[in-house]
Amino acid sequence: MLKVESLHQAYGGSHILRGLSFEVKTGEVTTLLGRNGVGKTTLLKSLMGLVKTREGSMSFDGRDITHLPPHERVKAGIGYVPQGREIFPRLTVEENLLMGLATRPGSSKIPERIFEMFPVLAKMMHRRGGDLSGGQQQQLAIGRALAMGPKLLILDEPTEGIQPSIIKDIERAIRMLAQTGEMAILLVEQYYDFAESLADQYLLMERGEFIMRGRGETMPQDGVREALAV
Ligand SMILES: Nc1ncnc2c1ncn2[C@@H]1O[C@H](COP(=O)(O)OP(=O)(O)OP(=O)(O)O)[C@@H](O)[C@H]1O
Repeated sequence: MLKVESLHQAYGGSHILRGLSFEVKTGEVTTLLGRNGVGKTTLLKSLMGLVKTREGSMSFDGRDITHLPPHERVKAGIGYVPQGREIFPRLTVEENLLMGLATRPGSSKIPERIFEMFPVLAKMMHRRGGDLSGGQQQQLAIGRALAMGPKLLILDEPTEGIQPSIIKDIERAIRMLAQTGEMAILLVEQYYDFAESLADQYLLMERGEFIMRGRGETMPQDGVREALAV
């Protein structure tokens, strides 16, 4: 689905990503772990075309996207839920979801599945996004990305600042999405338990490199929790 080869990235003279290669597969959750400042968001921005690739290549669905602008990547089927959610606070829940649909020509109806996954959004359809709690805004941001019908869903720290009961709802939703087999999910997380419970594949990043990687089920014996805490 998504294949990245030898990706290097730098801001001015500072080298941030150092030759990353990995694949994200349909029907799987790939979790990317790493502490603050190791380059996770820079990697996601590179995947979205928000930061120009310095060196290396990436392909999506068999197509080279290394130099595609962000809107073309969205059109190709990459959905991105950025850190901090970034919903439209003055638009209603419904309008926020319709903004997601806008990238999908020919469809005008918000997919029912979004409301099955996050019933609170149906209840709050006409409330302004900015009036929702942090956890509800996160659900809205995920719902908006899903309205685009992505083949790859990228989530940047969806649990950050969110209460435990809603974290459980988000976990359930991500698992359900992966199990449909319709999309690949790339999840960036610092919250180890959440990452472990969802990972089919994991990547652990340190200073712009992967220092550990493997299947999700081997995370405990690989000592990923300990490596993350160092
Ligand atoms: N626009 C920028 N210009 C210069 N340096 C930047 C820029 N954005 C990020 N950096 C630096 O690049 C490094 C990696 O940042 P990045 O945001 O990718 O890390 P991160 O792993 O996502 O951390 P966090 O979890 O805090 O978001 C950091 O040292 C950061 O200070």
